[in-house]
Amino acid sequence: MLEVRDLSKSFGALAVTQRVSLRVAPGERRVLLGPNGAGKTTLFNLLVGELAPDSGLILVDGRDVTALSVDARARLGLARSYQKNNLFAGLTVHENLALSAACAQGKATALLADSHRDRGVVATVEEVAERVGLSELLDASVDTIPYGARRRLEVGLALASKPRILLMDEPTSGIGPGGINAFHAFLHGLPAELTILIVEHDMDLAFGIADRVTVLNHGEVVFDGPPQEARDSALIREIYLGSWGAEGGGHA
Ligand SMILES: Nc1ncnc2c1ncn2[C@@H]1O[C@H](COP(=O)(O)OP(=O)(O)OP(=O)(O)O)[C@@H](O)[C@H]1O
Repeated sequence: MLEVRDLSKSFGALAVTQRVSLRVAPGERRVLLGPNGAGKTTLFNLLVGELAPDSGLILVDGRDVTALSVDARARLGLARSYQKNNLFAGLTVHENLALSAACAQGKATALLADSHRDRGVVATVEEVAERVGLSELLDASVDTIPYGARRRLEVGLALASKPRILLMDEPTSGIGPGGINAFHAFLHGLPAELTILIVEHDMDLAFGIADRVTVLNHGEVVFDGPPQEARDSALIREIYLGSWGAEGGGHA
């Protein structure tokens, strides 16, 4: 489904992605771990086309997409949510979801005046809002909704394009234990055929949802295997000693 071969990217002298190779199967839940600065967000930027690699290949369903634009990759079913909120300020939850759905359905221009106009768009908005627990807040301005709801909307924007491969960058950051439990339930409710890559710092959540775990350190894949092996790995414990160990709560 998604394959990365020998992908590399440097910013000046800083090698941020170093010969990364990955294979993610259809419907797989892959958790990407790594300490701060390991290159997780950069890898997502490369996968969706926001950054061009220096070398290496990215394949979707066996097709080389390395030279394709963000939009072209989105049309093949790749979507991502961001670590920091990336919402359209001043618009309602409905309008935010509608814009994302309309762009994916090629209807953005027609929708600018009225986000309730198009039945296909509205159906997607309502379905996604329900999934991310925002049905009650559809008419609220995104500037007024609680932080946790904004984070859920962030994931909702990605879902509104009806992706086949969803990349989520620290979707639970800052939402607290209650939010993390709710997020766990939300993930389990997503369609089984949706392929998910997720950067997640909460270890219980990460190991609870992962079919497989990939660990990056200094831009390199240092582990790729089942969650139980990751949990038992001395190498991973060593990499994280300064961060997870110091906080003692299982967070990087
Ligand atoms: N556009 C850029 N220009 C220069 N350096 C960059 C750029 N983007 C990222 N970096 C550097 O690349 C390294 C990896 O950053 P990246 O954000 O991918 O790490 P990360 O694993 O996602 O970290 P975090 O967990 O803190 O989000 C960092 O040292 C960062 O400062």
